[in-house]
Amino acid sequence: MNMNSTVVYNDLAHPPTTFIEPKYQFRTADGSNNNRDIPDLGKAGTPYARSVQQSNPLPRNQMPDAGLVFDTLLRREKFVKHPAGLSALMFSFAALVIHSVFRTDHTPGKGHINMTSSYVDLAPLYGNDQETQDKAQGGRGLLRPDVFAEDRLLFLPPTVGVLLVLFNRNHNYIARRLLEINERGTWKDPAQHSVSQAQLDKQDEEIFQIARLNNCAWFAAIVFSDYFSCILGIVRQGSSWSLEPFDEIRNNDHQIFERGRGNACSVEFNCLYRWHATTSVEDEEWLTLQFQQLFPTKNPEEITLKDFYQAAAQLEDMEMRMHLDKWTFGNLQRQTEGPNASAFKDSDLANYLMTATSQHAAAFGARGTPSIMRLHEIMGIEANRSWGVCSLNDYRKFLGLKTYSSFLEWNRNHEIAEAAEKLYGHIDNLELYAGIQAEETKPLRKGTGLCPGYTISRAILSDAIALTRGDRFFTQDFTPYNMTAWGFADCQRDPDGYGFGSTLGRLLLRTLPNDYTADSVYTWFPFMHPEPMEGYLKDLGKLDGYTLARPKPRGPCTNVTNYAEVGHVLRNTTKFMPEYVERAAEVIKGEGFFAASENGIEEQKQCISALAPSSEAISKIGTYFYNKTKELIEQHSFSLVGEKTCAINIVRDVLKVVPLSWAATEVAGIPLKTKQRPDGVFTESQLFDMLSEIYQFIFLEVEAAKYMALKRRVKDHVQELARLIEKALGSAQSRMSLAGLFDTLSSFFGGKNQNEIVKRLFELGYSTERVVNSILALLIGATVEMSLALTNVVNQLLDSEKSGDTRDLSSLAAYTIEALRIDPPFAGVYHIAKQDETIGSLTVKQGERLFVDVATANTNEDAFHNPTILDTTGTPRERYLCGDGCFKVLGEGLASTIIAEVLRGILSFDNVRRGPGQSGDLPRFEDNTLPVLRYAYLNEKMLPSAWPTSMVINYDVPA
Ligand code: HEM
Repeated sequence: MNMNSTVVYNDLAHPPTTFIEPKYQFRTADGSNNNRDIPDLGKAGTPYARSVQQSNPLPRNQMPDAGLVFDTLLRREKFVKHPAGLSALMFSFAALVIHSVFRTDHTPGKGHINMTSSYVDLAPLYGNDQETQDKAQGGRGLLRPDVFAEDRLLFLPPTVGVLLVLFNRNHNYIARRLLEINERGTWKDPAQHSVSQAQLDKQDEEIFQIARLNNCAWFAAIVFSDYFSCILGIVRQGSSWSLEPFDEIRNNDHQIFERGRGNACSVEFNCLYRWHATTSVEDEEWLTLQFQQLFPTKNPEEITLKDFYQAAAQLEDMEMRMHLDKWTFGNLQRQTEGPNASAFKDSDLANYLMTATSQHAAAFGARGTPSIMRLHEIMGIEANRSWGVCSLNDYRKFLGLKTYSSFLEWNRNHEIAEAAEKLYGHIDNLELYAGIQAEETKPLRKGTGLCPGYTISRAILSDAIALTRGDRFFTQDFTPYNMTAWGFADCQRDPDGYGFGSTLGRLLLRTLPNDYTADSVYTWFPFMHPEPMEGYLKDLGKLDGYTLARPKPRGPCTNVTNYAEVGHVLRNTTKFMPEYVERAAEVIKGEGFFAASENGIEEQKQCISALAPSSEAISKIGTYFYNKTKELIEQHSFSLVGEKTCAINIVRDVLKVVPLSWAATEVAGIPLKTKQRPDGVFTESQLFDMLSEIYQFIFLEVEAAKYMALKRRVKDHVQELARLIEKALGSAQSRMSLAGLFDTLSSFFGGKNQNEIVKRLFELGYSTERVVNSILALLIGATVEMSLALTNVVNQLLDSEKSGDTRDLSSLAAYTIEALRIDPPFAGVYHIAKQDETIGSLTVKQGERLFVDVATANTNEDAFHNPTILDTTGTPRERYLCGDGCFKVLGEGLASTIIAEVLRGILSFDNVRRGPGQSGDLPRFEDNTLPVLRYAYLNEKMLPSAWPTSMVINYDVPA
C-alpha cells in the first residue's frame, strides 16, 4: 500500500464505530451495546476488569489484619480541613459519580461482579435494568416526581440523594421541553389529538430515552466543568478551561485516536476512588447516628460485617416493598397535595445542598478516615484482597511512575512510614488499598485542587477519561440527531457561562429557581466552601460579581389574569411599580430612560411629542416605513426557477430590519453597515442582537442561569450605544451656543429628521445625558419588540382574506390593534406592590411580585365578544389593555401607523402568500418556563430565544 492509500484508508475507522440502527440509538438500561461488537462490555452484572498485572505476591493469609490496617494507618486522629477549601457537597457529588459506576455484588461467590454499568449513565437515578427503569417512569417521557431508582443511596448522607433528585427534575424539564419543541413534528399531545395507546407508548419511550441521553450528558458536563475545575484547582484561577476528552483526535499516522469503544471499570479504579477520608465532621456525625439507629445495642467497634450485611438487606427489603415514589430520606417529607404532590419541597432540598456547601470537607491522607467508617474500610480492603489487586509499586510501575524504594519515600511522616513498615515489612508488599489511601498527599499549589495522595492524583484522570471517552454516547453518538438540536445545545458545557463556566450552577437555578440566586457563590461554586472562595475571588478581583451570603428563598409570585384586576394594576402606577424600572437602573445610569423610569409617563409624552409633534410628522415617519419595507423586499427577494414568483424571508430580511434601520439612522444617528455604507458602525444583525439583549434584560424574563452573563454584556452594549449617541451629539456641546450645536450636529448626523428630534429634546431643557438616555429608550423600546409585533400581525394577515379594504391605512391600523390583542408579542409584565392592597379577589402584600397577564386579560369574555376571533369592528379602543413595548414608547397613534405602513408596503406586492410547506410557517413553540414569553423560537445555536427567525412569503411578479 503506498502512502496515499494508507492515509486514505486511515481516514475511516475499521470497522465503523457506529451504525444507524434504531436499536443502538439510545442507552440500554443495563449499559449493554455501548460497543456493538462486544455488547456485554461494561454491562451491569458483568465482572470487574483488571488493569494491572500483579507481580509481587500478596497472599491473603500473610497480609496484616484489615482492622489492624485501619487502626494503624487510616483511622482519623483529628479532623483537618481540606487544604483547597473543598466543601462537603463536592464529595456528595463524588459519591454520586462512584455509585454510577461501581456496585459490588455482596452475594457470596459473586464479589467479582459489578452490578451497575461501567458508564456515566446516572444508573442510581434510572436503575441498572429495564424493570427498574420502567418502575421509575411516570408517563409522557417523565420520571415519577422526585424519585430515584437505587435504594443504596439511602445509606449515604441525604445530600447525595438530594443531588440525584435534581437530576430527576432535570430529566423532567428536558422531557417537557422536547415535547414542547417537538422538533420532528411526530409527537402528538394526547390532550389535543386522538392518539392510540400504542402510539402514545412509543412516543413516551422516545421522549424518555432522549431526555435520558441529555440528562446523562448534563451529568458529564458537570463532571467536566464544576467537578474537574475543583479537582484540578482551576476554579482558583478563575478559568473556565476544561479537559475536552470527547473530540475526534488523529494520531501522527492519521489514524483515528480511539474513542467510543466501550469501557469496563477496573478493580484498581474501585480501589483508588474510595475517598472516605474526606468525610466532613457533620457527615461523620450523621453516620454515627445511623449506626446507633441500626444497631442500638452495639458499640460501632463491635459491629461485624455479618451484622452490617444483615441490616443492609433488611433495609433494602423494607424499602423495596414500598412504592418508588413513597421513598423519603433524611427527614424530607413528600408533599401530599397541590400541583407538586409527591414531590419534595424545594426549600428542603435547597437547605440540604446549601448546608453541605457551607461545610468543610476533610483533607485526604493517612489517619484521616472517620472511625465510624472502620467497617466500610475493612470491606474495601478485604474486597481488594479477594480480587487479587496488585501492590502499590506494581501500580506505579504500570503508570510509568517511579516505584517507591522505602516507606519513608512513600510517606515522609516517620510515624506513618514506620507503622506501615511494621505491618507490611517491605515496601513492595504494600497493598494498593492502604498504599494509596495513606500515601503522602499532594500539597496545595498551582494545578492541584483535590490534593489526594500522589498516586491517586495521577491515576484518577486515566480512569475518568477511559470512562467518558470510551462511551459511544459521549462521542460518536453524541449528536443533535440522537438528542434533538435543542437537547444537544442545552447539555453543552458553556465556557462563557457564569461561575467560570459552571454547569452545576445552571442545574441549581433550573431545578430550585426560588431558592438559589443568580449571583451567589452558593450557586456558582457549590463545591467550594464560601469562606475560602471569598479569598480566591478577592485575589482574582472578581468579588464584586458575586454575593457571599447564603441565598434567601424568594416569595411566590402571584398571577393576575382577571381583566378588571389587570387593568387596576396597570393604571395604578403609584401602587404597583413595573419590575423593569429596577432592572433598567442596574444597567442605565442617569435620568431620561423614559421607557422604564418610575415617573415615565410625563417623560414619555414629552419624548413622543419631540419625536412626532404633528400628524404630518407621524405620516412622514409612516412614509419612511412604507418605502423602507418595499426597498428591503426588492433587495432581498429571490426568484423561483421558471416561475413568475419571488420569495423572501420576510421576518429575517424585512421585519427585523425596518424598525431598527429607522431608529438607528433616523433617531439615534448611528449609521448601519450596509453594502452601500460599508463604513457604518454595526450590521443590522449585530445591532439587532445588541438591542434584543438589552430589551430582554430590562423588559423580559431572563433564565436565571443566564442573568449575570447577560447583565455584563448588556452593560457593555448600553455603554457603547450611549457613547455613539453622545458622540453624534458632539462632545463640544457644553462649550457651544445652541445654534452652534445644531450646526455641528448637522455635520455629524446623516438625516435631517433626527436633527429636529434632538433639537426638540434640547428645547425641552434636557441635559445631554437626558437626551442620550431618551434616544436610547427609543432605540431599545421601538425596535426589537416592534419586529416581533410586526411578525405576529403579518403571520395573521397571511391567513386572512386580503380585500382591497385591508390595504387602506386606517383599516390596517385597526387590524393591527386587534391582531395584537389576539397574538401579542409578550404575555405580560411583572410588577412589585409598593403597598398592601386589595384588588378584586386578590389581597396583595407590600413587596409582593405580581405577574400581570395582559394577554389572558385581553381575551376575557366579559370584555370582548368572541374573544379569540379577530374582529376589527366590535370593540371600543379604550377597552384594550396595553402592556408595554413599542405602543407605550412611541404612543399608540405612531406605533399603529408604523405597523400599518409596513403591512401596506408588503401588500403592495401581488398575491402575497405564505411560502411553500414549512418555509411559510412561523416556527415557534409555547414556552411554559418563562411566563412573559408566549412563544419561543430557536436561535441559530438552537437555544430558545424570544426573537423570531424565519417565515418565507411568496408573491407574483410580471412576466
Ligand atoms: C459519608 C459518606 C459515605 C458513606 C457513608 C459511604 C459508605 C460506603 C459503604 C457502606 C460502602 C460499601 C463498602 C463496600 O462495598 O466495600 C462504600 C463503598 C464505596 N465507597 Fe463510600 N461512602 C461514603 C462516601 C464516599 C465517597 C465520598 C466516595 C468517593 C468519591 C466513596 C467511594 C466509595 C467506593 C468507590 C466504594 C466501593 C463501591 C463498590 O465497590 O460497590 N464513598 N461506601
